[in-house]
Amino acid sequence: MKRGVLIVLSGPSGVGKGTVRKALFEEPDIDFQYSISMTTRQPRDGEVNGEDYFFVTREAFEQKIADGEMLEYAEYVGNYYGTPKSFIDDTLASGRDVLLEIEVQGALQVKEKMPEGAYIFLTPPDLRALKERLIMRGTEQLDVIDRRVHAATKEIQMMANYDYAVVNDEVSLAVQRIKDIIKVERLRVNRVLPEYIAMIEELEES
Ligand SMILES: Nc1nc2c(ncn2[C@@H]2O[C@H](COP(=O)(O)OP(=O)(O)O)[C@@H](O)[C@H]2O)c(=O)[nH]1
Ligand SMILES: Nc1ncnc2c1ncn2[C@@H]1O[C@H](COP(=O)(O)OP(=O)(O)O)[C@@H](O)[C@H]1O
Repeated sequence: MKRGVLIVLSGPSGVGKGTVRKALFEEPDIDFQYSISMTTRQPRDGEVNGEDYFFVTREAFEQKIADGEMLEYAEYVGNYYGTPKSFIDDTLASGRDVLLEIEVQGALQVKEKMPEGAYIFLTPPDLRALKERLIMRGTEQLDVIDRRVHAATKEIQMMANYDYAVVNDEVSLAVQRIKDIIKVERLRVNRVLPEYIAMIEELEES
């Protein structure tokens, strides 16, 4: 059976990963499974355990690491974030596509282990826009925002380690760019070859 396509969407906090991911999942022709991460940070208002994240204690997270249950994990601005491994393995093995939305250190750990995925770095038009977006979102205090923008200056330097960079200037444009990348990835892993063969047969018949 064909394996699913792995898409890793990464980039600095506040660049719009969550916004772009949600818009992407609303597209009628996108049928990806979303990998729900585990974190030790506190839930924000409106966030649901098991939908936005699996919210756990530090002890529970460290136990998962010790048991080898995390595909990757990173400590980011004082909290652990990580990807449970079994969901990714099972979903790809069953032929379904998976999207991970994670920060840069974690994405590069996954790339080491699963180089066949498509690694996309979402970048802000500039750092001023990034800070403005974090302030507008209003979910963090200014000191945490400053730490996140500081982390972003380092993260942006890692862009060259990705397969693709996508500018999030307008959400709809970023979504279209990612959809084009997904098309290329499907071609690369042979998933649309049968469609092309069918097209050739049709052309030959006409
Ligand atoms: N390495 C890793 N990073 C993650 C994971 N889940 C989320 N993140 C990243 O951790 C960072 C902080 O996440 P969060 O506190 O939810 O803030 P937000 O993404 O800025 O809304 C973001 O860059 C997320 O993309 C994960 O499973 N692994
Ligand atoms: N293209 C964009 N232009 C302007 N604001 C944006 C854009 N994309 C996202 N935002 C806003 O920026 C803030 C951060 O976006 P979010 O998706 O939470 O980022 P991330 O998941 O990368 O931390 C949100 O308030 C969001 O509405």
